[in-house]
Amino acid sequence: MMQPSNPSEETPETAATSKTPARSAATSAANSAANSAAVLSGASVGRLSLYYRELHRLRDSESTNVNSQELGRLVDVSPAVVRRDLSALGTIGRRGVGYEVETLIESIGQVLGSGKKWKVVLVGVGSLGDALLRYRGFERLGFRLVAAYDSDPRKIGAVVADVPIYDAETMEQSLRSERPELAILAVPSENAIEIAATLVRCQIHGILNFAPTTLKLPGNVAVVNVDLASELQRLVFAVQTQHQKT
Ligand SMILES: NC(=O)c1ccc[n+]([C@@H]2O[C@H](COP(=O)([O-])OP(=O)(O)OC[C@H]3O[C@@H](n4cnc5c(N)ncnc54)[C@H](O)[C@@H]3O)[C@@H](O)[C@H]2O)c1
Repeated sequence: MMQPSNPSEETPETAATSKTPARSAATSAANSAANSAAVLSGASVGRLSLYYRELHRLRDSESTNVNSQELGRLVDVSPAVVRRDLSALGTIGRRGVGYEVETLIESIGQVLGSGKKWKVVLVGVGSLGDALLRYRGFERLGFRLVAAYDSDPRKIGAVVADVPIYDAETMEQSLRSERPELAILAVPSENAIEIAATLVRCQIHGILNFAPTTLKLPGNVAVVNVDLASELQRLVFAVQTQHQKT
């Protein structure tokens, strides 16, 4: 897996970490990463998430080290961008060795909040919600789906992929006792605003919103909107731009 490493991966700080065992290097890198999280751009955070995915693959294939060239190739960005993103978490690359996979997983995981377990609820078990409940990839990243809510009596009481579906009418009460941090919103857009308001009252910290509507929420509640239709439009734009070039 290893390519010749880039000299700029070595810094005085890395020389110090290079002499420490992987675990403690990982811990100090993770602390440094946590301190740097506030200054990362949205684009860097998106790339960190991709590095994180690829680093797990590398670990699964028993690679212990990776350099910026290799990691960049895996996520299709330049080695310079990789080095810049990773240096924002603390300088942890080493000349001739690159980065320790384990150390990067810990430090990126710290920034992305994957070092802790997050309790997640899902609202709206339609075709999208059902697929999300069945997706096995959340658990590994620290997201535990604890409950789902729906207003359809035919769905209430069912269990999908070990997650019980409760009556949406009881959501407010049960969220106040369960206290999940995150919610996934997969209801029709006309109901999304009202449900989001309920989630805010229940002191949810963040909402992953699939409904094609803009949620105006207080500043202390984070929202990420997922819109596959607009991603397709972006794709079409990219395809058209490519065609104009050729
Ligand atoms: N972001 C994306 O990329 C993307 C892709 C597909 C769908 N969507 C959106 O996601 C949402 C769900 O899509 P779908 O195809 O699963 O729809 P769906 O109609 O299959 O499912 C919606 C579910 O929400 C439930 N529901 C309705 N009102 C509710 C309420 N007040 N409380 C609790 N549950 C309620 C319904 O009973 C149903 O089970 C829609 O807003 C859709 O536009 C987004």
